[in-house]
Amino acid sequence: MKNIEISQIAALPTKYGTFRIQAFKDGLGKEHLALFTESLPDTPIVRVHSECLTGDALGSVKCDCGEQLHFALELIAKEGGMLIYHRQEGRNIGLLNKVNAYALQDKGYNTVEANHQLGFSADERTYEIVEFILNHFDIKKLKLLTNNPKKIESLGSIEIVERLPIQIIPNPYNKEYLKTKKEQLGHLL
Ligand SMILES: Nc1nc2c(ncn2[C@@H]2O[C@H](COP(=O)(O)OP(=O)(O)OP(=O)(O)O)[C@@H](O)[C@H]2O)c(=O)[nH]1
Ligand SMILES: [Zn+2]
Repeated sequence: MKNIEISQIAALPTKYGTFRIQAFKDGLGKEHLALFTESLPDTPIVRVHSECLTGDALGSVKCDCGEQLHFALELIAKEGGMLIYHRQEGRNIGLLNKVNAYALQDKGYNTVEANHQLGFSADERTYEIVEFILNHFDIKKLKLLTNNPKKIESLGSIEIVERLPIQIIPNPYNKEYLKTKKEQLGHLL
């Protein structure tokens, strides 16, 4: 990847513990983050968390993102590892399109159908920047915290020694969403 701007490393005290933080600005101007523990095990736990402003910051329970983020940060703070905050909101259709997809979901379309209605594929994410960040830290093997087999495939240049599940308890608002992820997107739920 070309033209990646990389910040200094700073301390980020959080309610989970103190992480180190470093930012990576890609060629499109998107700013991604790596949050990592002071000591990184040989085979660290890594979570690639896709941005979800509604779930991560606004307490939305329409998806599982917020709870997954908290689970991941807690585990990584305890065991050592890295969370990559991947700024590809709405599976990379962006926030405005995600809200339009939510409006279609209000009319009965599921998460995949709503993306298709808007002219997108079910998942528009790409992972070059994630590989770049892992290479930057010289992480060649890791334990990936995910339920999504596609994410494992997408990190082709990195050895995924183990997949660690990241499952949350469904609520009435995200039950259908999780069902669609399992049945149509192949998530291991
Ligand atoms: N387009 C679209 N994106 C959504 C919707 N709900 C959540 N997202 C986005 O989906 C992304 C998270 O992807 P998920 O499919 O929930 O999970 P994943 O990251 O593929 O898999 P895990 O690693 O197991 O969490 C975030 O970027 C969310 O903003 C939706 O209904 N439509
Ligand atoms: Zn979400």
